[in-house]
Amino acid sequence: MSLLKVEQVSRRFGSLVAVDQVSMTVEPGEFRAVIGPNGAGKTTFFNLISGFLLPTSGRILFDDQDVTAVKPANRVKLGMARTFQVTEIFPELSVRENLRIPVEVAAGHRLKPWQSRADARAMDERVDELLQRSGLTGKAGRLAGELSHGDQRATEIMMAIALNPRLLLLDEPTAGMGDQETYDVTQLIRKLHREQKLTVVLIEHDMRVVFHLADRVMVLAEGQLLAEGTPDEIAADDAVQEAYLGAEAETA
Ligand SMILES: Nc1ncnc2c1ncn2[C@@H]1O[C@H](COP(=O)(O)OP(=O)(O)OP(=O)(O)O)[C@@H](O)[C@H]1O
Repeated sequence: MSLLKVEQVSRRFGSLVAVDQVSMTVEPGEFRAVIGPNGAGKTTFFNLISGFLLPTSGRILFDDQDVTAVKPANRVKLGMARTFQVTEIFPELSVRENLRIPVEVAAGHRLKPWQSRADARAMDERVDELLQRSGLTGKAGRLAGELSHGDQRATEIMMAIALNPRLLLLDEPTAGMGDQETYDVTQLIRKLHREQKLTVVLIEHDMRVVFHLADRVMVLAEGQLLAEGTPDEIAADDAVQEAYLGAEAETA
């Protein structure tokens, strides 16, 4: 059974159709990338999946349940977690404290006035495990706001992982990063996907990032589905090449 099914979804902003009758089916354990030139509708599509925007028409099914009108926080409870294009962490808290928040949420202990010692220890251990898996252990006590862009992104991704999602939605996780940071974040995402057979939908502008990670790639252009296939098929697709080169020529 598919984990995520997007059926003929559209979103208009006034007369502009930002997403135009797009469908997508994602299987459990799949790593799916959605790419497209600037303004193709990727972020809008992502916001429809995560519930930050309602579609003008169409349906979204998660685990066979219609979630089209379900609020973002409730989608998280159902097992969808997301990261944002601009990293959303608490800069004034340490990395450990940042991770502790979603760990408490996942354990149902957030905002409870009292935690047993055993509960507190179990949550500390979970934070330690997340730190270790992301290579952030040595930076656990540092303020998140003082970390490099790449480490902040790793922290944000691990905060999403702490919620035990079945679907991880990543919105341009390497945006604005240099080559080394892009590589590090890409490696972390690949590792998480492989270790726990996590289903991932990644929105990405940079085709190179996608080709190293994705099982299947979907290409949006001007709000419409332009192509779908394996990375190799997409790389060889003339219409995709044209959409990218055309868009680059326009912004050049
Ligand atoms: N809230 C909004 N109100 C009006 N128009 C919007 C809104 N959000 C997006 N758009 C328009 O919808 C189109 C698609 O935008 P979107 O941000 O989804 O594209 P994108 O592929 O994510 O682009 P980028 O790679 O530049 O982030 C654009 O023309 C954009 O100007």
